[in-house]
Amino acid sequence: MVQKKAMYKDVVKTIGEDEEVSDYSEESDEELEPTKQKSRKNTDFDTGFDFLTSVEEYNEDKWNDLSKYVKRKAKYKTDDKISKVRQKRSLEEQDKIEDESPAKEQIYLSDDELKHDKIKVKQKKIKKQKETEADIFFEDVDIDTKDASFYQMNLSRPLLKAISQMKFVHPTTIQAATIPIALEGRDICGCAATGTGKTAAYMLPTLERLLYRPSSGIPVTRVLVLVPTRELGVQVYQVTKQLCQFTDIQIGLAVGGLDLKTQETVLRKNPDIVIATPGRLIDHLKSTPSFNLDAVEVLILDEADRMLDEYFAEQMNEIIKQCSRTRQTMLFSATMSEEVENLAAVSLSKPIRLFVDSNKNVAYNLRQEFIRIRAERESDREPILAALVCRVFKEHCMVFVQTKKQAHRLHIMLGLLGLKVAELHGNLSQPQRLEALERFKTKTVDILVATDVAARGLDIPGVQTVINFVMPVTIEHYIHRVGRTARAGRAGVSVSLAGESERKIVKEVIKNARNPVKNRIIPPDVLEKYRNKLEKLEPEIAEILQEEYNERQLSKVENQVNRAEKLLKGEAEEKRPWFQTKKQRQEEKNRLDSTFQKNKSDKKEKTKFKGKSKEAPNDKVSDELSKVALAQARLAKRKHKPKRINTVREETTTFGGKLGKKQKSFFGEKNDNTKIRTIKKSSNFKSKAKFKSGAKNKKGGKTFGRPQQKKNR
Ligand SMILES: Nc1ncnc2c1ncn2[C@@H]1O[C@H](COP(=O)(O)OP(=O)(O)OP(=O)(O)O)[C@@H](O)[C@H]1O
Repeated sequence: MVQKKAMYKDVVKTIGEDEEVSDYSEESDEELEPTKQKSRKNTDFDTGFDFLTSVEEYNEDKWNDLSKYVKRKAKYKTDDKISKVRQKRSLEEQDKIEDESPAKEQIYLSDDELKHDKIKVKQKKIKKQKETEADIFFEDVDIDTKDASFYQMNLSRPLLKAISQMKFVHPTTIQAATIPIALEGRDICGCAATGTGKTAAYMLPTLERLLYRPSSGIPVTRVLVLVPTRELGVQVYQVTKQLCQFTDIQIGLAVGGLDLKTQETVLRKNPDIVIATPGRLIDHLKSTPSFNLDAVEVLILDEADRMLDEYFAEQMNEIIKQCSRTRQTMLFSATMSEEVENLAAVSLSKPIRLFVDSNKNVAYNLRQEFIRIRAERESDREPILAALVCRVFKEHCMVFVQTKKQAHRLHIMLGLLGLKVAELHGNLSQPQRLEALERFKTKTVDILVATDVAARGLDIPGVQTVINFVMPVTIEHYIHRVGRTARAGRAGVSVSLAGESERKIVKEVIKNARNPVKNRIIPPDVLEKYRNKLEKLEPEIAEILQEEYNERQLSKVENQVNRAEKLLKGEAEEKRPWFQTKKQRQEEKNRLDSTFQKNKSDKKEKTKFKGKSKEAPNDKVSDELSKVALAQARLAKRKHKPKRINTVREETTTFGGKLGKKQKSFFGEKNDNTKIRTIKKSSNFKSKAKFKSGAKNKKGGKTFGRPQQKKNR
């Protein structure tokens, strides 16, 4: 373990030895306690820290490049409503509130609110953790990250130049392990903690190989990167743009919500790399002439466990069967489910398993805190959250919730308290989503309330705190959520509100924690104060929600009228083909949404009580908790479902498979350390030559995806 700690310190050592970085780790005495709001200066951001470039630099230019994909402008109506209500209130209570004017001090904190929270260390005896197979493997493997250097990896000059411009000094462990092997063209299943640089780990060798593509002839798309969310697609696009800024490699972005026509124009030119979300990619495959995946030689699944779960199953199957069977496939995530590993074992060709962290590890520098909510005090979640973000975690804080409705409500509630807040979830338009993210990145807002759409992969520099308003569905969800902070060697804090029904997952977190976690207790009188504050806000929240409801109804009617007008003029709506029929799509939706029946009955219940507008305090979070519980029940049901015997040949299973092979046997190489070292040392000449000559991998037999069929397009 000690050895392992040392290893991590090396990985994240880009912070200069003499630089001061807050230490929130167990050894630290520094507790995070309430403070008065500091006056806002840019120096809030640790300017001396040069792990990444500055926030401004991070967003510079890349956003402009992206702007071609964003045609509509985002409208921020909720914030206007919040400030209108606040202005009205300040007029009513002129004498008092004016002193607390947001310009002078964002939120006024009385002395009693500054009372310290109680922090208790959860005394977990750190038992020597049982070493998993992966631990044993990586304890032994001589991946020498200390001395590893990008310069010894046979990367070409334009890439090295980009690396140095991005201020990457040493490769991280996953990069040191992946790059040489990926350059060999091998299939990889890679797992490393959040924020350890997996994007560059798979992208650098891919770009290197692309530099050796045949220079003449018509352009073809050779690399496909699939990601589960639109925001992550945008981010991978931006990082790739940076990495290949000194090359002539072309990149296309095909994610949902962004302008279809612009994407079509880009895809028609067959860019070397396409970064896509599955749904939008299928849409283009069906509707964009001359764009196809026939020539894809490298397929990368970022957040592989998510990409291969049942929600994406049908779409992934449709995409994968269109890629060349002799491609190189790389799967990456901070969490790998057993299913993915098994699937990879049978579907990839002699894959190498690179597990730098066990798939239950949170980031090394993360300090984990919990706040216990007693059964009868579920209604305290909102006051607790308000007390946390108003007093302690005022800046660069992400709050995760389970439902879009709750995200919106909290945006209004915290906004009315005087905080600068944005929301991010699937009910917003894509321009609104990107704008919210941008405002949080550039620190225009301090708090981002988000659903799990922001939980995976997003790399937002300087996120200091992640708050879980309710515990997520699984420990994997938890790892990804809290992984938005403590990235790339920085310190970060997570605070999770945990009720009685959520204790199981808390226990699991504690069991997997490298260091003991902490218990935070907010003083009862502080909590009482926030309960009262929020109670007074209820009519204002209701007013804003009502106004928004009226607006929605109005625009619904307007839309109907517009549609009717179009029909009368004989302008039919453009219908885009899809790989499933409408019926199949609906059936799949119903199958996946176990809440379907429940929602139906809920709706009936709700209509019964129509007119009763005031929610009981517990109802405010009951939707949140019941959604988590339902998802957990569904997962448990699936887990306990007996596995079916294959009565048909394995080729017909979802992602294909090799007949007669024992699933895990393909990972035989994982313990073969010498082999990994040998591969590391050998040059990447072979793989370059392969691209150069355009020769296809003769190994064959990659059955990830059904056997390729002749396409008649
Ligand atoms: N070698 C390096 N040196 C310094 N910084 C690096 C290096 N590699 C990556 N980074 C930075 O680390 C941060 C995290 O990288 P990235 O988003 O690829 O992590 P990840 O492992 O994919 O995380 P997640 O599991 O959350 O998706 C980024 O800001 C990136 O610029």
